[in-house]
Amino acid sequence: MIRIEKLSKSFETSGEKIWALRDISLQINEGEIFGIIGLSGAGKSTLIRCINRLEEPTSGKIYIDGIDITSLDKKALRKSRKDMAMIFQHFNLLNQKTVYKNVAFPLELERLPKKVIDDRVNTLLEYVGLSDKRDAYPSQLSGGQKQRVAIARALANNPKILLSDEGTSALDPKTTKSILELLNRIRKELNVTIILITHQMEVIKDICDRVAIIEDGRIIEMNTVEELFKNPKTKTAKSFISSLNPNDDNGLIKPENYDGTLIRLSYLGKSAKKPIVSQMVKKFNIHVNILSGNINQLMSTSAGYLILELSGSDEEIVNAIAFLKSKDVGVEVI
Ligand SMILES: Nc1ncnc2c1ncn2[C@@H]1O[C@H](COP(=O)(O)OP(=O)(O)OP(=O)(O)O)[C@@H](O)[C@H]1O
Repeated sequence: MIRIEKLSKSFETSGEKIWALRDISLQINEGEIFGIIGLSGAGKSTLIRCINRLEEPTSGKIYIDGIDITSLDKKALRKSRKDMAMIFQHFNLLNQKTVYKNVAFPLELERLPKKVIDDRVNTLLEYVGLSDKRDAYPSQLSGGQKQRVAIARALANNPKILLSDEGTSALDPKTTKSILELLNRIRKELNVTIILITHQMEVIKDICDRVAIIEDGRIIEMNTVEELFKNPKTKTAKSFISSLNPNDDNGLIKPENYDGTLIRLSYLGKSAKKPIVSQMVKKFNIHVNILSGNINQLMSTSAGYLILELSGSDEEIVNAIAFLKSKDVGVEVI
């Protein structure tokens, strides 16, 4: 389990102080896939680099399984880093070495016997589906294959935690999905905790259990992915979600352009299956006009919204809204 308490990090550049992280506190559970999303410059890389202490925090604490890693000396840090591996946007493979040698590299640093290394590398290459590429060089691989090599190398020392710094950002959507599936398998089968930073909401939607949104060095929203999709609170969260469905007119629908009352319903998979809108129409003397809606498939459920225009007497509309609120859906009058 990872616990971050009041973490701050500043950089001094030409006499000017920049706060890259401000008072970050969060907890990540074992076996969880935790996403950190933010726009460029928000502080994502700095946060992930503080977790493995590639950056020294200015203040605050980071506990991993109860051990404060911010106070470890070099030797203890080296040991604790073995439990943590990282993958990168541009893969960071050793271009002069074959796939086999890239994966063997961290094991050779451990001075393990050749036979042990050989068995481990072969197992890892099979795990990531690249046994047939063992003698190829990185330049002969596709982006997705390169990231699979990087993942195999990251797993070599059986880490407990895998950090992904924009690990799918350089890949096309189909390859991104296949890498995310591999990461999910790693979490399920090897119980590795995965922290991934990304600027792509697609990644959060497809694979994360929980997510923190970071802006200007601060966490502005943190929730399960389901709750975030169902009920995003900040403008940034809403705009990340609508970036998934660029054709949505959500946000462009203005109440002043309509005679009726506009409401936004948000719901998760199980409540989406209930015919509450038709129940409402039957129960109350109102007319309903559907203005916009969509559904996003998340890892374990789906989340969607509907924007409705309700027309009728004020009393009937108030009662209809109260009826909706009594059901398992979010209701917001726009
Ligand atoms: N070594 C450094 N020296 C000075 N400023 C830095 C350094 N590293 C990061 N920063 C600053 O800290 C802030 C956060 O940067 P960071 O790289 O963590 O953001 P990010 O969210 O990862 O952005 P991107 O998605 O573009 O990589 C930025 O203002 C950046 O300019």
